[in-house]
Amino acid sequence: MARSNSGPVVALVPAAGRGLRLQRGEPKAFVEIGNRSLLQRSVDGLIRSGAVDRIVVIVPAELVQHTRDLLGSDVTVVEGASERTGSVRLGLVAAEDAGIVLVHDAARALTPPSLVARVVAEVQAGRGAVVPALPVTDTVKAVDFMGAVVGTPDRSTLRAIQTPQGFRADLLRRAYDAASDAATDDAGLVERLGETVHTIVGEALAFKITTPHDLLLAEAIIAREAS
Ligand SMILES: Nc1ccn([C@@H]2O[C@H](COP(=O)(O)OP(=O)(O)OP(=O)(O)O)[C@@H](O)[C@H]2O)c(=O)n1
Ligand SMILES: C[C@](O)(CO)[C@H](O)COP(=O)(O)O
Repeated sequence: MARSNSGPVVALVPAAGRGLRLQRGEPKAFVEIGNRSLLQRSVDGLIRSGAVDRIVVIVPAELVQHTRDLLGSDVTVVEGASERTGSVRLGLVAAEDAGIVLVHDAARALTPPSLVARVVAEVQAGRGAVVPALPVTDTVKAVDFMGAVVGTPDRSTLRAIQTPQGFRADLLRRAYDAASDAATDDAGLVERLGETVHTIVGEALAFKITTPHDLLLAEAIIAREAS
């Protein structure tokens, strides 16, 4: 198992979302591709990276016992909150011994283990906050509340951000202690402290399964791997 100088590498897996955009009528992390749930696939990827010492999964309250049965006693399972930031905050409570914290969406179920290992290696090498990033391939517009375009940011400066996001545990705790409202990712809270967040090159396979189209893509990838 990989150890940082200052404590274990603990991966938090937020899996307490409802998956409304996926429109499957069940919490997204429990939707299956090829007989394994997105959550199981994400946890397996973390384990296979060889870079994580402990895993804390955060799920809807009614699925805590089911998840414990599913994942076994090596994985800690805690109840989540109504927003992702709240769910990660609850996961952090269960990671008090961590030296490094990874936060990895259950919804990024096909993330290669090598990406997990690269993020951990960067934090172990001294970075306080590390996120995988890919260049944006569409032109992005800023619009007003009526949908009128108000600007076109320079695409060369934009990146789409993925998980796992890796942090020195004390830095992420400080960011969460200071946060008064939610953010769409954990690095956003670190940025608010004025601390540098470093990017590394992400992976196409770490895409977030959000819509029915994303699920179709994930199913096709798994089917091809199996054939
Ligand atoms: N209250 C929440 C909301 C989200 N998540 C988790 O954060 C990750 C990224 O969120 P997203 O993909 O947007 O999932 P949902 O919130 O479930 O999606 P939707 O907005 O379509 O309902 C997911 O693994 C999701 O389970 C969480 O733990 N707790
Ligand atoms: C954390 C994240 O996956 C980074 O891309 C993303 O911001 C989470 O998205 P959500 O829809 O806000 O849960």
